[in-house]
Amino acid sequence: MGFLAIDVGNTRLKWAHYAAAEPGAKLLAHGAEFLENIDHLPEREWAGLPRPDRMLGCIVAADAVRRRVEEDLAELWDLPAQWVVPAAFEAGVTNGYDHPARLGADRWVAMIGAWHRALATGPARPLVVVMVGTAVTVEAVDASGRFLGGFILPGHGIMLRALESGTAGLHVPTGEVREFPTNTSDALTSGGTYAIAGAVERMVQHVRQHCGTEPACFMTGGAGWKMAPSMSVKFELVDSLIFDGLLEIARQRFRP
Ligand SMILES: Nc1ncnc2c1ncn2[C@@H]1O[C@H](COP(=O)(O)OP(=O)(O)O)[C@@H](O)[C@H]1O
Ligand SMILES: CC(C)(COP(=O)(O)O)[C@@H](O)C(=O)NCCC(=O)O
Ligand SMILES: [K+]
Repeated sequence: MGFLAIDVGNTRLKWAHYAAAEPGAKLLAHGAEFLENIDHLPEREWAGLPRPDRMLGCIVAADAVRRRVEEDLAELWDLPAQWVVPAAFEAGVTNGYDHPARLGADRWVAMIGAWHRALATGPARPLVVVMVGTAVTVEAVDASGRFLGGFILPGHGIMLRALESGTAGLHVPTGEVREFPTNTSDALTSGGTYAIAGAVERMVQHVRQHCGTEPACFMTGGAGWKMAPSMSVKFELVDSLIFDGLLEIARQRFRP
């Protein structure tokens, strides 16, 4: 019974089992696993689930990970995997990428989730959609639902590892975010955090200028909570943005 939504990023696989394939459906079970641990899913977390009627997912991880998940779904439930491939248009959002299919599926699905979340609370307005995961993405959507373009930045972990591996003197423990850091740990942690906050602020400026309206700003991703205290623009933190998008796409695709 129900609908299984799966989001496979470069660090973790996130899954959610819903009572139905439609927005607002009851969440029955959910979880997140680091990719190195997903082998356990069929014997542990997924072993107790009733067979989902349908599955829809988005994946940006390597092909080997995708095959692993597809095999699990087939062996456990004889369930065919369906992965979202960004198209020119879906669920109210138009894809402005030069090659629409080359856009990360997670970015596309998160924008669709944000678009419908915003529409549910008022008239259409431009959006800035921020995902803080392995990488950071900052998307712009105009008031007609057109994805204008977006930034890709390294996430916290990648920024730190890049600095560590490219220098002799930056091997230090994680620090605190400070306005004026006075030690190496704090300088690195603050630099990464404000680089992301600054990129978001800049995209908000671009959208304000381009659309002539203040955008609504949504943030999601495993490290979203780390950014929250350091943001300079008003935003809503929505952990479920990708699942919201998958539910919306599922509703439209699987409509009887
Ligand atoms: N339990 C946790 N404690 C601290 N940080 C976490 C935790 N889970 C996730 N993160 C942070 O979130 C990032 C992964 O977020 P996620 O959205 O799952 O990424 P992806 O979609 O790229 O796999 C990690 O790089 C880490 O910075
Ligand atoms: C930008 C990403 C690496 C983000 O991945 P994540 O941090 O969610 O693991 C992913 O969306 C991706 O591989 N995108 C394809 C290239 C693009 O969107 O232009
Ligand atoms: K992701």
